[in-house]
Amino acid sequence: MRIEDVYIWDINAKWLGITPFQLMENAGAGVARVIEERFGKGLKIAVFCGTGNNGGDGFVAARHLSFENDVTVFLVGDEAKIRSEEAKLNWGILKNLEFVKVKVLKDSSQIKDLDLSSFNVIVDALLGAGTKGEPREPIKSAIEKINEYSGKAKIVSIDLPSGYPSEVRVECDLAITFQWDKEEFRDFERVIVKIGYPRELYHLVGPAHVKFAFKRKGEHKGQNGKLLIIGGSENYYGAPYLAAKAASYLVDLVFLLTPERVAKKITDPNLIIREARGENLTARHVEEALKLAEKVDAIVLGPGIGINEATKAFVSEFLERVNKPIVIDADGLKIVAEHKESLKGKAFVLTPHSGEFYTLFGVKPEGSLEERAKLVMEKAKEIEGTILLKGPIDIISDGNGWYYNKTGNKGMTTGGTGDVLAGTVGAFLALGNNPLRAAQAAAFLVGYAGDLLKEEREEAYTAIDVAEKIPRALKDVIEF
Ligand SMILES: NC(=O)C1=CN([C@@H]2O[C@H](COP(=O)(O)OP(=O)(O)OC[C@H]3O[C@@H](n4cnc5c(N)ncnc54)[C@H](O)[C@@H]3O)[C@@H](O)[C@H]2O)[C@H](O)CC1
Ligand SMILES: [K+]
Repeated sequence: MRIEDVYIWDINAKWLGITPFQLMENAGAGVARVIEERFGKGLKIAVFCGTGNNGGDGFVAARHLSFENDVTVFLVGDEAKIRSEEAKLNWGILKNLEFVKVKVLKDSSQIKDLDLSSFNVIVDALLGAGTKGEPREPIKSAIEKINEYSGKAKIVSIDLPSGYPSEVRVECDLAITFQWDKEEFRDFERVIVKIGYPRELYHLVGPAHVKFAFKRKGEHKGQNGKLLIIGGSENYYGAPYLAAKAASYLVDLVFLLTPERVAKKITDPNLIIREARGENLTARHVEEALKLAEKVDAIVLGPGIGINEATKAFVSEFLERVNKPIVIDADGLKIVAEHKESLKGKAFVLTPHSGEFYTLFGVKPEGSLEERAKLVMEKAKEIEGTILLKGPIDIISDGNGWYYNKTGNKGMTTGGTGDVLAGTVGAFLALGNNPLRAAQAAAFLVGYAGDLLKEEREEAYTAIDVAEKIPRALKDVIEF
């Protein structure tokens, strides 16, 4: 697990209703349980806590241990710096307990002369996953103090030996890590404590996926994503507009290449419209499309593009030659079904509904969620790309893992929401995300926008309403 994954799990756990308080309680309780199982009860225990959540786990462990042991808590640092609500709560509880001794060591001068020789166990909850750089004072002195008792008392580190990866770190006998093993630690024993994450989190798409995908870095126009939408035909003009509209809220620039009749109907000043001559996109537009593709970070191909023979030639030749991350949707999928080899080596997302999935792969996604997901994963692996299978529950796979998204509601069966989704996937691609993350973020965000609309007006809304709800949805999700 990378650090980012842990943050994703925490936020998505909260989405499931699991609070940070519960996770911390489970962490601290687990630490206390392991200590008593190992070293018995009736011990004299010192718990050294920092002001972050690693320290918070220490506060909880101290409370649990105090039931049958003699516990002293040393807070290393300024108590005003205890940041998270869950750590504050647990610190407040400890301070009210008569049978837990609490000492605040604000600076290193208070640590130098500390005598810990009466303690059988020293718990190290100074620094955890939030460590940045070399340990600073007064934490550094506390680490050195604990190490004076190496070999004399049992030293137990919570999550990781404080100071790690610096050389100045606690020399522990045992580290208690959470949910996953930390195999990089080989010099001491490791015990894993589960803190209440359900298996769900391996597969659930949640607000964290949007939060981490909405990366806007630059201050200059164009630095935060440039997207090209290619679509529209004599039969459809709404589809490319909906895709472009949705994307325009998320990226700096949206270009839209569409046949002139469609272009004439779109007056939105937020979009940069490029008219393609004639009623449909055909092979003679390929050069123009490739030139535009050069200017952007990602492409959405397919909304309303139609499936006449001339357009098929356009799509297959364009795909053959283009080399930018690309989303293929709607009629584009029908055409790609006959030219899958043109996707080789490209970063792409296909966004089929169940029928289009059948056209693409000749099998219907059926059965339980897990059965459908395994099929999507198998096909994603086969084509070496990402598939977002739209449905009451969306399924997303890049061939290595599978994920499902539950936001959205029946109101979204209204025409055009698929185009909104395709545009949103494209926008997240243009923001620099890999195809998997772009698909996850878009599925969640668009479904969430639909859910906000349902709260307001039941299922009576349209695709353009969904697109226009994206900014509000984004704000909610990012602040979650
Ligand atoms: N989901 C989980 O895995 C859970 C983990 N828990 C525990 O939370 C910590 C991580 O907590 P966090 O608050 O993010 O960070 P830390 O406690 O490690 O430290 C932040 C704290 O320390 C200061 N600091 C950072 N670097 C240094 C340094 N080099 N020298 C001195 N001080 C430093 C910083 O300023 C902050 O104040 C994880 O390890 C688990 O133990 C949850 O309790 C349960 C869920
Ligand atoms: K620690």
